[in-house]
Amino acid sequence: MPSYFTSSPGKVILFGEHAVVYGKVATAGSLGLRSYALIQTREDKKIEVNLPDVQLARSWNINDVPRQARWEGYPYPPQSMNAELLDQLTKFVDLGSQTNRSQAAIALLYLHSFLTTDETVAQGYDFVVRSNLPVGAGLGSSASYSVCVATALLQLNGYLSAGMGLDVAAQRDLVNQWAFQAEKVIHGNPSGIDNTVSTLGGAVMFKKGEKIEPLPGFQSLRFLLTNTRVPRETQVQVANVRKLHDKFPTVVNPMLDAINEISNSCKTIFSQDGLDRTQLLSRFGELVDVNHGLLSALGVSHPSLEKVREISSKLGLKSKLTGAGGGGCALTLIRDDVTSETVAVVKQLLEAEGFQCMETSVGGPGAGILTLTHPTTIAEFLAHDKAYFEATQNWVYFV
Ligand SMILES: Nc1ncnc2c1ncn2[C@@H]1O[C@H](COP(=O)(O)OP(=O)(O)O)[C@@H](O)[C@H]1O
Ligand SMILES: C[C@@](O)(CCOP(=O)(O)O)CC(=O)O
Ligand SMILES: [Mg+2]
Repeated sequence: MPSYFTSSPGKVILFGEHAVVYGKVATAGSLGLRSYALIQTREDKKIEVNLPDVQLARSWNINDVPRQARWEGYPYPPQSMNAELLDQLTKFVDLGSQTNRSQAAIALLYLHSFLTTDETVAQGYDFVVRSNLPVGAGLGSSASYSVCVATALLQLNGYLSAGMGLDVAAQRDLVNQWAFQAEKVIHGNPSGIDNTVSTLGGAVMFKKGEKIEPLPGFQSLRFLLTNTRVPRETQVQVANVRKLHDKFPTVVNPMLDAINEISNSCKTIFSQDGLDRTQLLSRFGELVDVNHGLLSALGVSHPSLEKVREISSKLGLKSKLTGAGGGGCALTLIRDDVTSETVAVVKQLLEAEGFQCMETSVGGPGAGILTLTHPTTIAEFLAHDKAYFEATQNWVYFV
């Protein structure tokens, strides 16, 4: 009975959220916080899905789920989304207005419709995901979920096996492209930065449709992440910026161009000879400030995010929202000269507001697969504590 774990990280966008949707450059890195999935075949032709982070536990007869005939470009996804299939699946999962659950389920079944082979349909499978990322807080939980789904379905159905003749780079690309389809189900019009960082890991400069550029040096930066716990949906924030853009294109376009130049300036300060570390961090902090100001002008800040900025700036620290904004997370740059006492004070003040602070590594590995030698049960998978997966050896990454 084939049984696999898959895993993929969340991300933090340093510069360029929203602008990246309009083809501008953004800078982002993978987080130490990850999602983990279990996929394994069953013998009763059912799909048993358990997504505790969005309180979804459902079972379907595998033969009731629509399937797509072989498409042009196989095994890579078709160029455009299949709206008819999406409609069909929305009716099929019938989860009404519980959008977080229904989007997660539809994203899974959308990929299933294309990727499931006759062999898997003859058996059925369990699919479970749990995440160490806060859901809907700007740290790319949707992309991390999407990459786990894509990796799991591709692996279970043999697309990543040697028989397909794909090298590691092609496998990684396949995972990323299918994860992007799942992100489209969840977000509507994603830029692709989140699923790309979640698949590849590391720290990158990203521009839609262009080759990904690694950003060396970024791993040496320290950040405090603060989750304001104010819920928001990426899809809604992206749609709000779109409305503003369409109403005032001559006002908004130069702001998006300015954000593009922030990522370019970030690259410059990392590659500039003669700039010492203190100067680098000081300039980086100034860019953090400017980027937040522009995002705020685009209408995606929130009083809670302004509170993070107010508190951190009292202690001389620079913060900006990260991700789609409207709530969710802010990042604060911790310069080398900032003492542990200062960090403790900032945390205490932020936590007193009801916010949650996290210090996590940035720039770690991307998507991975672990082949289990013994099948596990859903209950066992759910019972493992968070550290279990991190401590587990033998993960294979797409590098
Ligand atoms: N662990 C998870 N299990 C199931 N679905 C998830 C999980 N994490 C994220 N999602 C999906 O992603 C959506 C949140 O995505 P989004 O609004 O883009 O926020 P984020 O900034 O965290 O990516 C959820 O509503 C859900 O559909
Ligand atoms: C706002 C945006 O730039 C990033 C969204 O990130 P998140 O879903 O808030 O983690 C949208 C996108 O790039 O698709
Ligand atoms: Mg998202």
